[in-house]
Amino acid sequence: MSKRISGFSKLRKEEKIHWLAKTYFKDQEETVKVIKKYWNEDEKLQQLHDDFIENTVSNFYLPFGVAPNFIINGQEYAIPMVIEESSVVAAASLVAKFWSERGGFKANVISTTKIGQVHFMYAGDKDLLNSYFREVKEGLIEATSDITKNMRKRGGGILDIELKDKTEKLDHYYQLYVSFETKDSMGANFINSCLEAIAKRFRKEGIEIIMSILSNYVPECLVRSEVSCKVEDLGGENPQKFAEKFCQAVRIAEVEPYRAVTHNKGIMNGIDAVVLATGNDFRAVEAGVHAYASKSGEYKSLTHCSVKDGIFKFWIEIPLALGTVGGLTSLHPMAKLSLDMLQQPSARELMMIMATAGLAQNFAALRALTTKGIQHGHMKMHLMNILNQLGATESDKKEIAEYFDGKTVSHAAVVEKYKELKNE
Ligand SMILES: CC(C)(COP(=O)([O-])OP(=O)([O-])OC[C@H]1O[C@@H](n2cnc3c(N)ncnc32)[C@H](O)[C@@H]1OP(=O)([O-])[O-])[C@@H](O)C(=O)NCCC(=O)NCCSC(=O)C[C@@](C)(O)CC(=O)[O-]
Ligand SMILES: NC(=O)C1=CN([C@@H]2O[C@H](COP(=O)(O)OP(=O)(O)OC[C@H]3O[C@@H](n4cnc5c(N)ncnc54)[C@H](O)[C@@H]3O)[C@@H](O)[C@H]2O)C=CC1
Repeated sequence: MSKRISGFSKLRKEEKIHWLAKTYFKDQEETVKVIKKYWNEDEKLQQLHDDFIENTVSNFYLPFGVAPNFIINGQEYAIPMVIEESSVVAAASLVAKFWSERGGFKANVISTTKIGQVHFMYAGDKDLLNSYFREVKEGLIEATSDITKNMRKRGGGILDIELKDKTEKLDHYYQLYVSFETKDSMGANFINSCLEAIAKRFRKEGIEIIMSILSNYVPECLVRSEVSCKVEDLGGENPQKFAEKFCQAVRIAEVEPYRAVTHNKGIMNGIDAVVLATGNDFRAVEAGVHAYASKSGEYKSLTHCSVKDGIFKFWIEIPLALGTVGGLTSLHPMAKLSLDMLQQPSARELMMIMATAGLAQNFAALRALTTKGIQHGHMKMHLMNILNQLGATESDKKEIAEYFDGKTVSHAAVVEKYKELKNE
């Protein structure tokens, strides 16, 4: 029997669940039970979540953790993190504490410009197109005046419109390349609305508008965060050796794409977790960050390191288009709570906080990788997941956790210990 359905979107939530259970699951009763178990008791709150997207049937929980003790530009923060992977929050917390005793993180926003494009085709005379553009440029900005009115009052809006000739890459292809300042909003809807108004005004015989859309490549919406201290203050048995090995690990990620991708994944452990906690758009951030990592034509590390004149310095430079207003930021109660926890930052402050979370995460991973190895700490944190998978009771968990205290955890070793405990 075909599983296709027409009019699914028009069904009530209960009907959608019933259809889903009947069509795709063996144990329908259990399916419905699981789906409903994750509904919020508060009907109004559930309705709010139902309305975020389309065809909602339930909620999908991710843990909401907190990494305290971050000092950024002298200000103290507890950073909210939403992530499913064990050891990320612990690592961020450990590193925040470590650097809080060494002057904290120093961050600054380099630029906040965002880009949108009206892509169009034109097969006629280039000079005519250029003079038409010069003629209408002011009118294009004027066409958005209603949309940009409030943003201009905040000091934002359209910064410039350029005509770009892309015909060397694709026959007849041109674009209106528009730069924006969107203040505390990520700006996607604002930019897209402006672009559509611009495209409408730009229309003319011979110009075929293909599409109008913001770019998630934001190399001019850039933030930097760094830590530094005297090498001897890094601590440990041989701080000089540690600093040099650590920097070599960064240099490897600067020249070796296979390593760079994993290195940057570790950075994104920190960044994505804060992006999610604050209701920002993680797809937009991910796309922009990885494009930036490839800007030289080769995928490279987003962090850099130096050891010079007895000073260890470690920094990140990363593009982040974020909002502290708009999107889900104030609509999702937990996103709002996250922003309150961060003392209601501006978008610029949030950029600095997120870049710092990414840098901290990378510091933790590299420190572990170049010393004890990653599995020691990671698996220590992952132990509870393995025990939960095995169905361990609270007393089993306690006993096994005690057994592994000081030992390196591996999946096989935990299974063996569990079986031994259960006499299996
Ligand atoms: C895992 C740690 C932190 C253990 O580190 P530790 O030294 O064994 O921890 P500890 O038990 O001595 O505790 C010290 C502090 O660590 C934090 N901490 C410690 N345990 C917890 C916990 N349960 N819950 C919350 N916080 C915790 C916490 O700040 C605590 O201070 P306190 O709160 O007691 O004052 C360390 O080994 C570490 O940083 N490891 C690196 C972990 C990591 O990077 N994980 C990311 C996932 S792996 C990955 O996906 C990316 C990767 C690695 O492939 C990227 C790459 O290759 O570059
Ligand atoms: N390619 C992409 O990344 C796309 C993303 N989106 C989605 O768009 C949403 C983000 O768009 P936005 O325009 O940011 O959100 P939004 O549509 O909720 O608008 C934010 C609005 O808040 C107002 N505002 C109030 N105080 C402000 C302040 N201090 N600074 C700036 N604006 C202020 C402005 O009118 C601004 O336009 C996200 O949900 C994202 O997922 C939508 C389309 C494409």
